[in-house]
Amino acid sequence: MGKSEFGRLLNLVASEKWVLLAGIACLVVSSAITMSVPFFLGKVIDLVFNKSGLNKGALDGLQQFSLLLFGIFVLGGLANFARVYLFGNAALRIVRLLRSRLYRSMLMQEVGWFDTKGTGELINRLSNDTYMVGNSLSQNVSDGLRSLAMIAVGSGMMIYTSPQLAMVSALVVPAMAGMAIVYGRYVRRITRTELDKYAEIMKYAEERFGNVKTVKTFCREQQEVIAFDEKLNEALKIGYKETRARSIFFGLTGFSGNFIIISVLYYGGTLVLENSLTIGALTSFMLYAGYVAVSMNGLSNFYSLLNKGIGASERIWEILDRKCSIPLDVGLLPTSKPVGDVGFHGVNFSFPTRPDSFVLKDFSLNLTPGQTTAIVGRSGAGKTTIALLLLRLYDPQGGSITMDGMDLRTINPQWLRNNVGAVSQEPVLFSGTIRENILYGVNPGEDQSEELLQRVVEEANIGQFTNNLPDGLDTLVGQRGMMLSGGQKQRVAIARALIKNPTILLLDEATSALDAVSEQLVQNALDRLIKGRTVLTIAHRLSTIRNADNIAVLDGGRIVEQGTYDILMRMEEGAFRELVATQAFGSHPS
Ligand SMILES: Nc1ncnc2c1ncn2[C@@H]1O[C@H](COP(=O)(O)OP(=O)(O)OP(=O)(O)O)[C@@H](O)[C@H]1O
Repeated sequence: MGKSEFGRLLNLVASEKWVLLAGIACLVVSSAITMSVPFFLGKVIDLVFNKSGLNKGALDGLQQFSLLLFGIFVLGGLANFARVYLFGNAALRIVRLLRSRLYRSMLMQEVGWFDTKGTGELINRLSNDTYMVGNSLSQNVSDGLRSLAMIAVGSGMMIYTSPQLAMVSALVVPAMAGMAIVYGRYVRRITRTELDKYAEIMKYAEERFGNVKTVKTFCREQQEVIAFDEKLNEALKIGYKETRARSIFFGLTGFSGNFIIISVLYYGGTLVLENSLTIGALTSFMLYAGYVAVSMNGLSNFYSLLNKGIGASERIWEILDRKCSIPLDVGLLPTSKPVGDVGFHGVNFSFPTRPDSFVLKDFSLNLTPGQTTAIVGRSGAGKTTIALLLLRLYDPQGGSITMDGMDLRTINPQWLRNNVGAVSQEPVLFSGTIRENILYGVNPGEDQSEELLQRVVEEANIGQFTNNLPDGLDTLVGQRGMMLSGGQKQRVAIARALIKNPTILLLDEATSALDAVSEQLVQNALDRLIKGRTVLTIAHRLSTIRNADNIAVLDGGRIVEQGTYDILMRMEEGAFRELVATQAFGSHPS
C-alpha cells in the first residue's frame, strides 16, 4: 500500500475518530475476555485433575470460576455489541461522506470531462466503489483489529504458557508474511481491473435503458441480452482470477494455522508425557493456538478486503483530485447585469473527445445587444457548438469570446450562466412537477414570487394545457419529462428560461415538426421570450430567419456571409441563397 493512499484512507476515517476509538476500547475488552477463556479453562482442568473425588474445596473453586466466567461473558457480550454497533454505523457515515464528496467533485467537473465518461460508469463509482471502500474500512478494520489483538494476546499467552511450544508455532510466521505481501499487491491490481470492467458494463446498460424505445423499436432485446452476457463473462473471468488468488491465500493461511495445531499436539503431547507440562497448560495452549489460527483466517479476510478497498479507492481519488478546467468559484463577479454585447474573435475549437477535428476555425461573430442573430448552416456545421461556447461549457483552444468586452475566461462562470438563458432543440426536464421544472430556472440565491411564476406560466402558454390537468402546475412530468408532449416540454423549457430573466438568450429551434396549433403556441411563447434580449438563435424555420436582425451563415467552421434576409437573398450564388434553395438549414422552410 502506498504511503499516501494509506494516509488518505486514514484521513477519511478521521471524522469518526472518537467513535472508532470507543469501538476499539470495546474491542480490547471483548478480545481480552475471549482470550481469558483458555486460561480459566486450563485452571479448571488442573483443579479438577489434581483433586481426587468430590470434595468441598474443589466444588467451591469450580463454582467461583463458573460465576466469574458468567460475569465476564456478559461483559464480553455487551462489549461485542457496542463494537459492532459503533463500527457499523461509522462505516455507513464514512460511505455517505465519500459519496457526497465524490458526487460534488463529479458535478463540479466541466462538460468535456463528462463527454469522456459514461453516466453508467459514474453511477457505478458512486455506488459500488464507495461501498467497497467504506466496507474495507470501518467494519472490516474492526474485525481486522480484533483478529490482530487476538493473535497478539494469543501469541503472548502461548509464550507465557510454554515458550518451547510457542517457538515451534512461530516457524510459520515468515512464510505467511511473504504470502500476504504477494497476495495484497495482486488483489489491489485485479480489483481495479475488475471495477473498470464493471463500470464499462454499467455504462453499456445505462445507455440501453436510457434508449429503451429504440431497443424495442428494432426488436433488439435478445441481441442486447447476449451482448450484455458476453461483457459479464469478461468480468467473470477477471473475478475468477481474484477468487483463485483468494482461495490459494486462504488455503495456505488455513493450512499454516492447522500446521501450528499439529506441531503443538505432537510436541506438546511429548512434553506432557515427559511431565514437563501439565494437561491444563497443554489444553490452554491448544485453545490459544486455535484462537490464533482462527484469527489468522480473520486477518487474511481483513487484508483481502482492505486491498480491494485500496484498489477501489484509487478510482475515487482520481476523481476527487481532478481539477476542473472551468472552476465555478473564480473570476470577476460584476454587480450589475450585462449589456449583452457578445463577441467571438478568431475562435478555434475541437471537442475533447475529437481533439484533432476542429469544428470552428477562426470563427468571428458579434451579437448586438437587444437584437436577434440567426445562425444558419448545414447539419453538423457547428451551430450548437457556438451556443455551448457562449455558455462556457467548453473553452476554445484559440481566439477568445467576450461579453461586454470581458474575456469569458476572466468572468465567474456562474455569473455568466445566470445571465444567459437557453432553450434547446429537445429540452430536458427533470422528474418532478411542472412547477419545480419552471423554478429550476431561478438563479441560485434569488427568490421568485408566485406572481412572477404565474406570469411566466401565462407568457409561455402553459396554462393552456395545465388548466385541464387535475393537479395543474403540480402535475408530475415523469423522468426526463416523458409524460409531456414535445410542444408542452418546449413551453415548460421556455418558462424556465423566462423566469431567469436573462440578458442573453440561446435558442436552438426544434427540427422536429409540431402540429400547427402546438407550433403556434410555442412560437407565441418564444416571441414573448426574445423581446428586449440579445438573442442567438439556431434557426431552422424560414420565418425565424426572416425576422432576425442579422443572419450569419456558418460553413467550414467560420461565418461566410452575414446580413439581413433581403441583403443575403440578393447575393447571387451566395451560400445563404443556396441553403434556402436546398432547404438545408432544417425541416421548417415555412
Ligand atoms: N460532444 C461532442 N464530442 C465530439 N464531437 C461532437 C460533440 N458534439 C458535437 N460534435 C461534433 O461537432 C460537430 C458540430 O456539431 P453541432 O451539434 O454544433 O452541429 P449543428 O450545426 O448544431 O448540427 P444540427 O443542425 O444537425 O443540430 C458535428 O460534426 C458533431 O459530430
